[in-house]
Amino acid sequence: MSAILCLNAGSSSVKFSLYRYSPDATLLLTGSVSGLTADQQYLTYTSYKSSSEVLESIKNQEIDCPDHDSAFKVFMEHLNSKVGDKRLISFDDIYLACHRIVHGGGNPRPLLITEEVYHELDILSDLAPLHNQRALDIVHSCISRLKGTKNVAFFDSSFHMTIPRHIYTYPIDLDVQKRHQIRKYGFHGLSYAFITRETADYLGVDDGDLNIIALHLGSGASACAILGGKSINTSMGLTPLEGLPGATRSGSIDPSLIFHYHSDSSRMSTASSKDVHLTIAEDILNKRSGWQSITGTTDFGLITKRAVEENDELAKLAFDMFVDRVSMYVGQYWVALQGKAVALVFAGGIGEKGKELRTAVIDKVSCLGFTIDEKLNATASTTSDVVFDLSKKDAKVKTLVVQTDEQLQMAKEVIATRL
Ligand SMILES: Nc1ncnc2c1ncn2[C@@H]1O[C@H](COP(=O)(O)OP(=O)(O)O)[C@@H](O)[C@H]1O
Ligand SMILES: CC(=O)OP(=O)(O)O
Ligand SMILES: [Mg+2]
Repeated sequence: MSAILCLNAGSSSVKFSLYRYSPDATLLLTGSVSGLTADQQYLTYTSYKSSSEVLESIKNQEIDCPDHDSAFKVFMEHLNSKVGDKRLISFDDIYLACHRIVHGGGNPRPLLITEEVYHELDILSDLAPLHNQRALDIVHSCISRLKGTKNVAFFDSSFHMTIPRHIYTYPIDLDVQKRHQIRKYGFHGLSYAFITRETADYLGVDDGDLNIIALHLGSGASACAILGGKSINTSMGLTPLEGLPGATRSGSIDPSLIFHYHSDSSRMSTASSKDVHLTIAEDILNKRSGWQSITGTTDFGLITKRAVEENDELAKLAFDMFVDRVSMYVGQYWVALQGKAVALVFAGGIGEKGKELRTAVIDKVSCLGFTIDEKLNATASTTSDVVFDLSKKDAKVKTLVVQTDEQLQMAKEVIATRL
């Protein structure tokens, strides 16, 4: 058997899926270690005997896992363990390991990871301080543990290479931008590529005819305007810090705010290592801000519960701030798409599970014609449908939830391009 291993190092989780190298990318195993920015981590894991028969399943088992590379090692132990008298797969069967690398610079396509490519991506780690280095640690572990496996980097930034120049250019000195390759890159691109194809399939249109506003809302959150199946604007920028707030990220703020935060904000941070060079300012804005800095927790599910059920003042503040920033992008992208969007898509951990958040956002943007059927909204978080329609019957534009899958997107790209 030949298999494809897909690894996705998010800011708060590592997700892994293993597929048979077959035209339909049959799923053999999928799982995640979540809560990597919280006190407690959880392992979820399902392996399959066939497409309808589960071999082994674990849901939200409490584990101690200090970092992303350890999460990968937990996964490797499971892969190597016997289920009954049968080992699921031999390591030699893994032909390709696909890695979601958040910042790929201007690369429009996946790259085979050679020593030179590894070095190039390592240099970009400064521009995605919660992601690139952690993903590269996993690449390193794959290289040393899976000797015969080729490693391929898939970039979150690639999907946004279609953004026009006047949008990706910042209003600062052009020479400086050129010299340091400063521009809006944008991220969550594997997710937006998946959302585009699944939404087009669901609506029965070609990808090239699809105009939507997509929201990927997780520990890192972003919005994207998709015109004719291509990204024309997105809220993240040079780094994943710009745009919406996240679990520990501030999102867009007045840039001069940081000079008023600490007098030593421009000094190197204690979190700096030989691999990632962070100033105190970057450390504050990437790791000590976001909804955690308002509420004390990175768990948006818990914030929602406290805000809605307990009327907790700070939880309500964080919830309302997020709703405000998200709806602001929906309005901006509605204009960017000249009112031609046919759907608003919610995806990512919060987009898929946060029914209260969806209700609050739709309430704010209902003037654009978006609607929500509360009965459907309540079931959307539990359905296994990849695309789920929440809109009211007579709605002119749709409100959809898409269970996004960055690992499956990589596997499908491998099979489509015969990598
Ligand atoms: N029921 C829920 N309601 C709202 N948010 C939730 C719910 N369950 C999980 N979440 C949030 O989803 C986020 C994780 O999203 P995910 O996209 O998986 O993360 P990552 O950015 O690591 O890829 C966390 O902030 C988590 O609290
Ligand atoms: C780009 C980004 O923020 O990714 P994630 O949401 O997985 O942390
Ligand atoms: Mg993610």
